[in-house]
This record gives sequence, C-alpha cells and structure tokens, in this order.
Amino acid sequence: MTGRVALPVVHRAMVASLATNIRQGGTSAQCWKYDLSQDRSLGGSVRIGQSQGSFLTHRSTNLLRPAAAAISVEQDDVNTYLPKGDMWSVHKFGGTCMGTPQRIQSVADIVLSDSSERKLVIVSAMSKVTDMMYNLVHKAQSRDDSYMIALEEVFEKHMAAAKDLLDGEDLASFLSQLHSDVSSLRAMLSAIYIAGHATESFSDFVVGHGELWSAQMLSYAIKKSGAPCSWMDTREVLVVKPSGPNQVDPDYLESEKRLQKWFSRQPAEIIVATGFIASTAENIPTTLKRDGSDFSAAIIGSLVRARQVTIWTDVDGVFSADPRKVSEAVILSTLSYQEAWEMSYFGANVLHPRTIIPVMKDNIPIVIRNMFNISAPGTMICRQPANDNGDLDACVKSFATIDNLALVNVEGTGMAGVPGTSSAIFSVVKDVGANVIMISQASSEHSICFAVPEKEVAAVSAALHVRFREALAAGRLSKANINVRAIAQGCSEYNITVVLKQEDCVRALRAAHSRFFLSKTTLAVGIIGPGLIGGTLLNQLKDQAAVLKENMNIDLRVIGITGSSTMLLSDTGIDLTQWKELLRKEAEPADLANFVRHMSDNHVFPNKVLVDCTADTSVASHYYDWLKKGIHVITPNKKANSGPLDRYLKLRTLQRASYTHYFYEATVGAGLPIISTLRGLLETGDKILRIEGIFSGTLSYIFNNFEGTRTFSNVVAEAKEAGYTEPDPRDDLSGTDVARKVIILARESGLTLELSDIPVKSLVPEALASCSSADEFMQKLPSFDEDWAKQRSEAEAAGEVLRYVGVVDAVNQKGQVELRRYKRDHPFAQLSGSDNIIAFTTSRYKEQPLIVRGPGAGAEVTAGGVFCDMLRLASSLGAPS
Ligand SMILES: NC(=O)C1=CN([C@@H]2O[C@H](COP(=O)(O)OP(=O)(O)OC[C@H]3O[C@@H](n4cnc5c(N)ncnc54)[C@H](O)[C@@H]3O)[C@@H](O)[C@H]2O)C=CC1
Ligand SMILES: N[C@@H](CC=O)C(=O)O
Ligand code: NA
Repeated sequence: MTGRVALPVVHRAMVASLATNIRQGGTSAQCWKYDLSQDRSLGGSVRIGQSQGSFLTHRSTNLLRPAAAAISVEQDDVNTYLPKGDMWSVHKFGGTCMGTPQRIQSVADIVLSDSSERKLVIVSAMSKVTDMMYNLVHKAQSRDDSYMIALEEVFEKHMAAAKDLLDGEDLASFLSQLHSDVSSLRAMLSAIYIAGHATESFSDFVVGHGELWSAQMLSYAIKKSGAPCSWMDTREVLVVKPSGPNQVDPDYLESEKRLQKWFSRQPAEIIVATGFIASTAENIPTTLKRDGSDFSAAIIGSLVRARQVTIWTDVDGVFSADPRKVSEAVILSTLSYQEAWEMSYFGANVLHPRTIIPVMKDNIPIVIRNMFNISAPGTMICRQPANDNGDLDACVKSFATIDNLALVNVEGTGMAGVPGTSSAIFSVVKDVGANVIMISQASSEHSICFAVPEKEVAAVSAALHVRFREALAAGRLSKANINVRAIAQGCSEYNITVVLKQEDCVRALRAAHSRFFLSKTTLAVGIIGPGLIGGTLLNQLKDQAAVLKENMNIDLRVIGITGSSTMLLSDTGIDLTQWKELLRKEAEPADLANFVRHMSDNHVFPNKVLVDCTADTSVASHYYDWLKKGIHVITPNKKANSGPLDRYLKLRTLQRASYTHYFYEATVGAGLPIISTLRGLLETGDKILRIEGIFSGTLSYIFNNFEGTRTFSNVVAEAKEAGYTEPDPRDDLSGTDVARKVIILARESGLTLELSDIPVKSLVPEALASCSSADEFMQKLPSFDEDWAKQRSEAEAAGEVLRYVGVVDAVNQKGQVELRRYKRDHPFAQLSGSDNIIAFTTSRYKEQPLIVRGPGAGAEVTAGGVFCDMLRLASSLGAPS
C-alpha cells in the first residue's frame, strides 16, 4: 500500500526523524499514566483531497546497484541542436492501448492526427507481455524447462501481431529483429536457467523486450502513412539511479545529453520510444519499475519541455472517487499536480505520484484521456487554474478509502507536557517495521493515535506492551477505551484523513462524496402508490428530469417505488423509461417499513422525499415519523390533513419546528394554486373571512354534463373513466371528498375543526352505501337514474342548475358542504369539464373575492401539482428560481 500512498516520502520521513531522536536522546517518560490499546476492528480511512497550497519536495538518494548485462551507447560528442519546447507533444500509450494489431493501428492514427510539429510517443509492451516476460525469468531461474515454450509463445504473439499490422520490407525487418532478439533471450534465459538465479539487471534486460517490440511495430505502422518516424530504444537515452527499493530517479543532465546525441543522429518529427526501460549511468539495462511507462513519458516530456504529455488509457479520466464504490463518481476536468499526487489511491488509478514530479518542475500539463472514447476531453493535471475565477473546479476534488487499517491509541494523563513520549512510541513502531499511515495528536497531548496496516498491528501492540511493561505492571494504566475514530490533516492541506470502522467506510465515502459532488438540490424520491396519479407523476418526471438538471441544477432520482403488493428499490436511481416493466419483473414484496428504511439508509443523496400518491389513511399516519427522520413529505392524499385534529396539529407543529418540508398543494383543487394562494394571503397578513366554491372535479363534471342527454350513472362513469374520481367514487358522491377539502382549507386558515363538524349532504343513495366495492356501487347506480333525472328537471324548470359546493365560514368558525341550485347566470353555473372554482373573501378582497378557477381533477393536472410541490421543495433547498 505504501507504494501507492499519496505521500509515502513524507510518512517515511516522519517516522525516520522520530527514530533519530530516540537514538540521540532516548525517552524521558517519567511518572506518567497512559492507556494503551489497539482496535483490530477499525478498518479504513477516508481521504479527502483538497486544492490549494504549496508543493511538497521530493528527495532522491544515491544508492548504486551492481552492474550486470551492459548495453552499449556511443559516447562521441555530437552537438546537433535538440529542439525543445512547445512544438513537442508527448503521448503515452499503455499496454491495453497497444493490446492488439488493430489497437496499435488506432494508436498510429491518434498520433498522426496530432497536429503538433514534433511528437514523442512512449509505448508500453502489448498487454500481458510484461507479465509473460517476468514469467520467463521466473521459470528459467526455477529451472522450469517450459520457459522455452513460454518464449515461443511470446515470439508467436508478436509475429502474429506484426503480420496483421505490417507488410513488405517493414514486416521482414521487424521479423528479422524479432528472431534475433528471441535468440539473445534464449541465450540469456539459458544462462539464468543454469545459474538458477537472475540478477535484477538480467531480469530487466529480458522484460524490457516487450517495449522494444511494441515501439518498433508502432513506428512501422506510423511510417506506413508516409510520416517521418523513428523508433528509440530509451535505454540509449534515459539514465536513472536506484533511489530505494523498487524505485529509481532520473539523471536529467546525463539523459538530456544522451537524448541530444540520439536526436542528432535521427532528427525525426515523430519518435516512438520505449516506455518502462532505461539504463544506469554505467549502461546497464534497467527499468523504471511498475507503472514505469507513465514515468518515462513524464521524464521525456520534461527533457524536451513538451507543451503537453497525454497519457492514453481506457478510462475517461480521473474519477472523483472509486466508481466501483461510488456510482455517482464523476470525471474531474482539472486537477492540480498536488491533488493528483494525493489522489493516487483511486480505483481509476491512472497516475503514479512519481510521474508528476518531472512535469511539475517544468509546469507541463498531463492529460489523462481514453483511447476508446476520443470524444471525452479527459482530466488535465496542471499547475495553473483551468478556469477564469482562479479555482480548479470544486474546492474538494476527490474521496478515497484505504481498507484494512488498525488504529492504535496511546492515552494517559501523564503524557501531557512530557517530552519524548511520541518518540518512544514511534521508536517501537519503527523497530517492528510497521508503516505509519496517519498520526493524530490533539494539543492537549493526553492521547496520541496512529493508523497502521491491520496486518502489522499485532506486532505493534505487542512491542508497545513490552516497551511500556513497567508502567503496566505498576498499575499505572487504566483500562483503555478504544478510540474508534481519528482525523488528521497534514500541513500540506491537500488531504484530510478520517479513520472509520471498516463497515462504515463505503457509506461514509458516498456521503462525503455526495456532499461535494452532488448539487444540494439533488433529491432522492420515493413514490408510494404508482396508480393513476403516482404513475402519471413518474412519467412526468421521466420526461422533465433532464431539463431540470440542465437548466436548474435540480437532480431528481426516484430510488424507490412501492405499490400495495410490490416495491422496486435502487440505491442510485430507477430508470424511469421502464419503471412499469421493472416494477413487474424486478420488484420485491411491498413492505412500507423496509421501503422507508431504504430511503433513510441511503447515504448517497443529501435530501430525501417520500411522495404519497395513495388515498390510504395508514400510509398518511406515518408522515410524522418520516418528517422526524428528516425525510420531506409531499402528497395529494387528503387523509393526513383531514384526519383527527390532534394528529394534524402534532404533524404541523413538528414540521414547523423542523427544517423538513411537507407540501400538499394537490389535496385541494388538484394542480390549481389553492393552498399556495391561501398561504400567501395568510403569510402576508390578510384575514380570511370566507372560502367558498366548487371543490370537487368529479361533482363539477357530473353536474356540468348532466343536462338531459345522458343518464346520471353514465355521467358518473365518464367522470371515473376520466380519472377525476377517488379510487372509490362514493368518496366523491358522498360529499366526503369535498368535506375533506373544506377541512383542509379551514385548518390552513386556523380553524380547529374535525371532519365530523362538517354537515355533509351525501348524493349516495342510502341503499348503495353498504355496497362492498366501488364496482358493485357503479353497477347498481343506474337504478337511481330516474330520481336524478327528476331533480335535474325540477331545477331546469326553475332556470337553475345543480352545483355541489363547499364553504369555509371563517367568521363563524364553521364549514358546510351542500348541493345547491344556482341561477343559470351565476358564475358557478358557467363552469365546464372538471372545473373547480374557489372564491376567497378576505379583508383585502372584500368587495370582490379573489377567484381561482380551472380543472380541479384529472391525472395530468394532479400529478403536475405534485411535481410543482417537488420543485417547491427543491427551491426551499436552494434551487435557483
Ligand atoms: N384523481 C385525481 O384527480 C386526484 C387525486 N388526488 C389524490 O391522489 C391520490 C391517488 O389517486 P389515484 O391515483 O387516482 O388513485 P389510484 O387508486 O389510481 O392509485 C393509488 C395507488 O396507491 C396504491 N396503494 C394503495 N394503498 C397503498 C399502500 N398502503 N401502500 C402502497 N401503495 C398503496 C394502489 O395500489 C394504487 O396503485 C388520492 O389520495 C387522491 O385523493 C388528488 C387530487 C386529484
Ligand atoms: N376526486 C377528487 C379528485 C381531487 O381531489 C375530485 O373529483 O375533485
Ligand atoms: Na391545488
């Protein structure tokens, strides 16, 4: 892990300097009390990379390794000018990009399409070849004869690729070189076989052939198009010095000299160079170790002062988090060198930190691009801000987790102000060879905690117990509580590390990521009751979601849909183009408690809303709990606001005291702005005197259309068919639905009425009140058609129409629901379709009431009203208006 950590040099430096202190001064911990413990259950840390700040420096050392197989390099002095600067662009193509002859051809096409004056192309071996080459060495030194067959396979692979890609003289000369190289390799491997051992140089010599062959093939492929191209064995140019286990540092001066010399012999406009391989100052072949081709590209880019180094790979760029853990991860368009350095942990681990060092000093941007998706612009890693306002995108760039760590906590009151405590602790840690990933100590000095790889914690713990045995034996230790969390921020300010329990890591990662990368108006939506209104709402969301995201930064994700028998859950968002099909095929048995848990347990999205599109009383009874959990509620269901007064008041009190929202515009007048108008009046200090009107779309439709041409039962069936009625149309005909709306408006106006306080004139014939189902009721309704025809004729004879009205009499604190007769010229007689008309008489609108009129029922308008509430919620959460 340390090889991939963002700041390995810094971590090691810390440990090393503490260790030095110990040797020089020893520890001086006298009479101090402490607790010592370690927790194996602690699992991971979340790192948060930040922007801003200054560079970290990189030091190199000068260890040299024994020489082995040498390569020859001409040493004559040639003073041809090596052009440097903006005319050069450097490209690097990894093994996957060079994986097949077709891909090598695509690489050639990409290189040829770059209009830069000069191009330097660094290539890796064809995919899997480096492993095949290491395997050859491994087999030979284990005296496994099959290395000969394995070498044959390597040969066949390259011969087949070359035959596919090249022809004529190019093919012949490549194959002749391949034959000769394979003969040398056979000899080298045979020597290794006999010795039963391969020196590092021998191994590097063998392994580097993958690059030699891929570079030659690409160079021939480019030359085929007529472009001037040479290939370069980078071992002739790139000189490195070992700088630690599995690590080398470039010798820039010597490399530049050699590059100049090489160029004087072959001043081509396009140079294809081998990645990964290099040589020592003594011309011994070596490699830049794993991920070395990126490093080669960065060094060569620095040597020619390229305008840009493009690293081609198979991902669209650098992700904001590991996309396997956070599906919301996005490609970052820009990163500073320091951020990229810190972020080298990620799943899309596209860049080794040391790759950044050579280009950083010359301020050369690195661009990570996807060879298989040329249209993606990739991620640019550079020093300068990429946009006008001086910021590199967001203030926080990325999140990553490191698993399997253990946190060691050393704690005691005697630690404060005692010099040497930490050096004593870290001396012990160093002695067992454990790598400290993170250290945290508060200025109170009473505790110090640090994270080490879990596999090393047992040794660390045992060594600490031995080191502090006396204090333990003297009973100066109390039983320690394990510090389950720690947080650390280094002075570089590029990284904040938080230690968490392993099982919390991915959740924490998602939550932290969403906080920075999702807009604060990202809403996770749970739809309850995908019937007429719920289903229409889902379709409206499907059609409008992209527009809202694009224009208003409102990101609506339906992460759950539940009906009464099945439910469909998703962590990141259901594909609304096929929600019906998914609900049929992939649903699980409905369980409202689990559904709500799915919502509240989701840590990806910053806001959650449950949309109750049922007419169910029991669903409505849960609003209080949902609001308490911080889940917003939106509904067209009238049951909560027209249910028992005490529950209603409790719900509203909770909602007003919290920052959780509850919207229910569609409960009265469907999509018409009734609740919002009333609120607007009240909140601006107007006084409601009376609200009167036709509140039922169903009853409006019935009486607007029951004009002697169709029977009453036919018109009721039409209203049901049109989607105006409640799931059970008796709720409409009984006047209960209107009474509920009257109660909702009355309570909104401050009246404390119960549903039972409203006298209701029911239109349901008594004989049908006890029907066991809505269907049975509809079937039996025609037998009352004659009674209705009579009532209608009587009214008509008097020049009047029938209208079902509701009244909130705020002055007298009461409500009414009645079937009335109105003269034909009365505004209520002028309605059509499912029109509602609501007249607000207030202190301000006293002479002429404020009137809202329009369709008050139906799928589209009602779902539209619910949708409006969702946008109202987004707006409350900060969406632009
Ligand atoms: N139709 C309209 O014009 C208007 C309707 N509304 C209200 O909209 C709501 C829905 O009405 P419609 O869509 O017409 O009814 P619907 O009967 O078509 O849909 C209701 C859906 O809820 C489901 N459901 C019932 N109980 C459930 C439970 N416990 N858990 C999960 N799902 C459950 C049903 O299976 C059905 O899919 C009602 O409250 C109604 O009063 C409000 C304004 C206008
Ligand atoms: N069934 C209701 C629907 C709206 O609330 C009506 O007819 O008005
Ligand atoms: Na409304």
